[in-house]
Amino acid sequence: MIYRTPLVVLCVTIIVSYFYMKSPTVTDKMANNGLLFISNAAKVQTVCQRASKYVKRVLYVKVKENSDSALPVLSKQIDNLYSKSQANNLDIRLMLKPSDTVKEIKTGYPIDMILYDSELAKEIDDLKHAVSTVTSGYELQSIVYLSGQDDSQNGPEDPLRTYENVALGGTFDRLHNGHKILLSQAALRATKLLTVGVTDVNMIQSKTLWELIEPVEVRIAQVLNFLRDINPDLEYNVFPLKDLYGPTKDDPKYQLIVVSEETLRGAKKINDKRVANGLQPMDVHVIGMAKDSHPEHSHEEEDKISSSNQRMRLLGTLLRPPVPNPNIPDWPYVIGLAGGIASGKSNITKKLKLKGAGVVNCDIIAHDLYKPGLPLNRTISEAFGKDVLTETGEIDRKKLGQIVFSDKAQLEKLNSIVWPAVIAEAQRQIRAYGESGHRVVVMEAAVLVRARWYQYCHQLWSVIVPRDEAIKRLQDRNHLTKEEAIQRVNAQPSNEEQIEKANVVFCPFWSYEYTQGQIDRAWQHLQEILANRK
Ligand SMILES: Nc1ncnc2c1ncn2[C@@H]1O[C@H](COP(=O)(O)OP(=O)(O)OP(=O)(O)O)[C@@H](O)[C@H]1O
Ligand SMILES: CC(C)(COP(=O)(O)O)[C@@H](O)C(=O)NCCC(=O)NCCS
Repeated sequence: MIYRTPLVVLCVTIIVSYFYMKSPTVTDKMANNGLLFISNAAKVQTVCQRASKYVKRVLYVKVKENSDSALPVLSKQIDNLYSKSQANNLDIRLMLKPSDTVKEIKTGYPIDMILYDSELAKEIDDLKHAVSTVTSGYELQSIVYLSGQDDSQNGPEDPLRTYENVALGGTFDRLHNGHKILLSQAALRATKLLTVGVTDVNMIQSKTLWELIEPVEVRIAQVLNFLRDINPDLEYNVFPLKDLYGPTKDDPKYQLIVVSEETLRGAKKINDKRVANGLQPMDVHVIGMAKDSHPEHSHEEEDKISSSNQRMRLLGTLLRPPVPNPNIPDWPYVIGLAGGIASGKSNITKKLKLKGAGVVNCDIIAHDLYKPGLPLNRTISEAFGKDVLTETGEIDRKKLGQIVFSDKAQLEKLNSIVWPAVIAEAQRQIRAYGESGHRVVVMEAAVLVRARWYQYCHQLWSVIVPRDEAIKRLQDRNHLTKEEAIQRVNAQPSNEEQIEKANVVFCPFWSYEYTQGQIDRAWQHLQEILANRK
């Protein structure tokens, strides 16, 4: 057919495809950080939606309208904007001090695109000079807006009450739009000082995957960064919160506390305490819960936007990039798989084997090396006495356990004998897998983190389950009493220790399908890494 195609069509096709291939992908054209001017508060949600396709990382929104009439509308727009715009991870920041005379605007992130709704076309030349944190060569982008499409509910809004001193609290792990609503509604109502208690480590240990929550200093910095962007004129006191109350239980200056429906009872407890201390109760502003509309939302996750959901979605992903390890050969690529007893690590190993990984199980190696007649067997009986041998010359693990589990020095002595023998055999098996053509080998070991065997691996993958779940699983599987199960769990690294250096974390706590999703994600990113390795 091609010889019949007129030459001119052929040439046009080649030229068009050349320019199409050359044209930058959407993300190449997008700005990193944009600042969007909007002519009035009622348009925020609609115009913002249109503007968000031009910006990748942070989109600041500035309403150009006089403040009094705008506050109640802005309060509604805060709820609308943050609960509806959850797409493409864009970090939207609605600046709260609407003003018809725009003075200097400073933003936490540099602006490489200024956007404006078409009704501001005549003013944009003045407006853009107010933005002091623009990069050189920033772009201008107008957003076509057909008037009469605004989001305002008809009729004037009730005036919004403001207070000198406002308080709120939370964990604020990986700040999300639910947090932004809470923080924005508080900052909108404060005129002098906003106090934010950010839960310290003693307050978070009942949360899902609490071990993955960012350090309190990081969470405080993120809350401050957001607040200073949305309202730079307020004083902020953002501090580690060690109990429900913070300073609000006995400081008369606090007049308003902002909570959500799920934390309203906390506000009531504080007010009861204030009354008992002879203080006025604070007013309480309650926000609704913003629903999660994440495209991959799973039924295992919470319905509302939540940090727990965000942490669950981290499972199986690369939490920290692998550091090149010159002490081991480039191939095969060795994944150390760590995890406590009853953590579910053996099942994960099995699934990785099904994906084509070679498997080296250090616990089985140790078990085999204990066999009568092998060097390790003799070394152990010489070190701990013949009593640790059965009549048939096997190592009596119960007797050996009684000696070492009750005496740290004895345990260290045993480890100094067993670990070198185990890791030597494990490395022999890894080499053998490499020679037989395996590109990936998973080395599973309960003691991997304690023995620091990640030094023999390209990546460390750790498996954790909540402590109470591990205890329950041990009781059910090993028929132990609760006390025995607790003793076993206490004798091994904590979840925090297991994941401290982990590149990837799994938590087989929910359904098998949810665990399989974590494994698939981890295997997928591993293939991308291997594809780029020479
Ligand atoms: N989706 C949401 N909509 C409105 N408010 C929310 C939402 N999620 C959390 N909040 C509120 O923000 C404050 C801080 O909550 P927190 O930091 O515990 O958020 P979270 O997402 O529930 O965290 P985690 O899942 O780790 O418990 C609380 O008052 C909480 O009720
Ligand atoms: C205790 C806490 C702040 C914990 O936050 P979290 O549940 O969001 O993790 C929250 O549950 C709560 O009760 N908030 C209302 C009381 C409050 O804000 N206290 C801090 C005042 S500085």
